[in-house]
Amino acid sequence: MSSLALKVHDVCVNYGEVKALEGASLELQAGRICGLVGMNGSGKSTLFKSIMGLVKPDRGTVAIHGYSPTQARKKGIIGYVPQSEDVDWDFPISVRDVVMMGRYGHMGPLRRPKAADRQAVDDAMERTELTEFASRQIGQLSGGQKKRAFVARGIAQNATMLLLDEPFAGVDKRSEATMTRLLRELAASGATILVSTHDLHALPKLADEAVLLMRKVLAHGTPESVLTPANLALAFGLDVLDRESAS
Ligand SMILES: Nc1ncnc2c1ncn2[C@@H]1O[C@H](COP(=O)(O)OP(=O)(O)OP(=O)(O)O)[C@@H](O)[C@H]1O
Repeated sequence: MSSLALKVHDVCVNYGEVKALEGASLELQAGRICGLVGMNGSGKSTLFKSIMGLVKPDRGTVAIHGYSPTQARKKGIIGYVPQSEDVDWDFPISVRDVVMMGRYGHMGPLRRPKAADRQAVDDAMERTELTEFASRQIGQLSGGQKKRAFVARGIAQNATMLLLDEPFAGVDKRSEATMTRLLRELAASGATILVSTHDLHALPKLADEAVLLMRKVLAHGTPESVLTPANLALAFGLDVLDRESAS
């Protein structure tokens, strides 16, 4: 039986004069991987931030398993892999400590890790192939490893909803394959995954469904049904797949 993991209803977000989202609505069932595509500035990051509760919509509602973003974050059911630009990579924190942040919701107010927390962190780092980098400062990782550190944080957290903002940007093919496999495993164990990407060719392999965004949801369905030339022309203004294969 399917269950509704995410419901975004009629969300509008303005940054001053800029209308970043204008009536975006989206529903995702649990255990699905959904690829979010749209041109630069189409509102993908703003949608993630609205779901995380980092941006407050001027209108509309967001529910994650029936909870508001604030409740969902408190309950630790939502994990976020931000765009690289949104992270201070100079912050003096080790990979292990970043992953341990995923356990904060499971600890008391003093945030003293127990054996179960350490075990969850070890397991998450192993699954993301980061064990050997545990004591490295977070900024000393490659692009793909940095992304995986944030996924590991979500795994340690036991997040049932994972939001990934361009996890494949600046990442080599091997890291991309590792990440795709990981996301598939997480979805198979029941997690719901919303992932933004500019790689339209890789989308059918990665995702069960796709969403085309241009301040609102233009199309949502299987990748094949969404990535049609007509839809892409609407969202990007030209024949993107043809242009990419020509270059
Ligand atoms: N903090 C902000 N203040 C003002 N305008 C903003 C802010 N953040 C985003 N915007 C604007 O809102 C619009 C949507 O931005 P957003 O970052 O959500 O798009 P995006 O689809 O994630 O883009 P990209 O693919 O380039 O990452 C853009 O026009 C952007 O310039």
